[in-house]
Amino acid sequence: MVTPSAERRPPCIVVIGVAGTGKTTMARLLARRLDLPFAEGDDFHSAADIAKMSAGTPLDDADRQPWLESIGRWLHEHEAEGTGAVVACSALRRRYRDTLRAACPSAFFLHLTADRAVLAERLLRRTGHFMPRSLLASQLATLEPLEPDERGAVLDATPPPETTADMAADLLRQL
Ligand SMILES: Nc1ncnc2c1ncn2[C@@H]1O[C@H](COP(=O)(O)OP(=O)(O)OP(=O)(O)O)[C@@H](O)[C@H]1O
Ligand SMILES: O=C(O)[C@H](O)[C@@H](O)[C@H](O)[C@H](O)CO
Repeated sequence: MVTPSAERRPPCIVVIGVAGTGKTTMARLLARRLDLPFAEGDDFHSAADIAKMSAGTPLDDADRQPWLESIGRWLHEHEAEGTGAVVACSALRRRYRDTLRAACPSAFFLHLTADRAVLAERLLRRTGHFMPRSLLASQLATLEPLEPDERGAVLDATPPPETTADMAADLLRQL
């Protein structure tokens, strides 16, 4: 009897990291390369959250909880439908990722990193975005890197986004 081959379901990927690492840019490219649905985490923020960040005040855990839960619901739906998904979502702290994992146990976290000076420069040059460069310090202070038991990988996001997306796609195809 032929046993059905182990079912390979498309992955649910969360591209994480501080503001300016290029999560949105890279995650969009990755979703295209892997032919997966894409979501921008910033689109799940409440108007109050956006106003708070625009005014230069970092979000706190309580602000972020409903935001993470709504992204978790989006991931959960895609995991349940078996379509896979890619979302750009800073998910800076372990407990934020725990919230996403509770909703989507198969979530794979791709942590983008770059030097502080590179990030500051990118945020300085970026136009038409609510996130002020002044919040970079709090983003870096809040960041808790992936722990060994977390499903995920760290990628250097200093090269052009296409290069990082190629590396990410290769890595994910090997999972
Ligand atoms: N690899 C890269 N090299 C140079 N510039 C980049 C790179 N990736 C993104 N950028 C630019 O840096 C800025 C930040 O990118 P992006 O908005 O994708 O980052 P982000 O991590 O999603 O930020 P945020 O969390 O604030 O939404 C944008 O102006 C983008 O064009
Ligand atoms: O948790 C947070 O502090 C926020 O989600 C930020 O990460 C922003 O969404 C993003 O960086 C916008 O630029």
